[in-house]
Amino acid sequence: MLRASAGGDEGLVIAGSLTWNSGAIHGFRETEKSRWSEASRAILQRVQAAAFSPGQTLLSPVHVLDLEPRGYIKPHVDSIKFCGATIAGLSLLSPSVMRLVHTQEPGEWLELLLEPGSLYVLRGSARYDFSHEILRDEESFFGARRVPRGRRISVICRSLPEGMGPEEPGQPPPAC
Ligand SMILES: O=C(O)CCC(=O)C(=O)O
Ligand SMILES: [Fe+2]
Repeated sequence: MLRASAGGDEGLVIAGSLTWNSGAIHGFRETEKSRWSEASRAILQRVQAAAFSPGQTLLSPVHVLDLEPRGYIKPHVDSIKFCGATIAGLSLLSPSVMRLVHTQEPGEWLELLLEPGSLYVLRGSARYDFSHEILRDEESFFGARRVPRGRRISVICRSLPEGMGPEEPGQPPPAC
């Protein structure tokens, strides 16, 4: 993992990965962000209220993923070792298509059109029984509608794996 200083305690990753499953992600850079402006904090609080139950503790800092126009995310299920029951992603800039495919029944699938400013929440079966992926530009269709891909930034909040306290030593990387 290479880090370039972006000021303060935040690292801007220019190559390599922060996350266990970054092998699934192509054409990206990412960072973990713990300091936000007041306006951004208000938005993150709305995300938390909408996507998480009051009993859930969130992984901190928040994972920010910057996908270039040709970047994409291959199908994967976030590790249960490092990531709890809920994943919530705010999509910014370019629209994109997220496909969910049942890991045991590949004929069971659905696609989500992620408009800029939209929030998706993966929990329950969607979290554990379906892989998720972001389609590459050539395959980026929502039904018959072409969804051209530009640069996409996602802000991803995750709950802690069950049984893991926020201050527990040896905790996992903040993003999974
Ligand atoms: O960019 C997104 O919305 C999803 C990213 C993702 O699947 C991951 O980092 O595990
Ligand atoms: Fe993921």
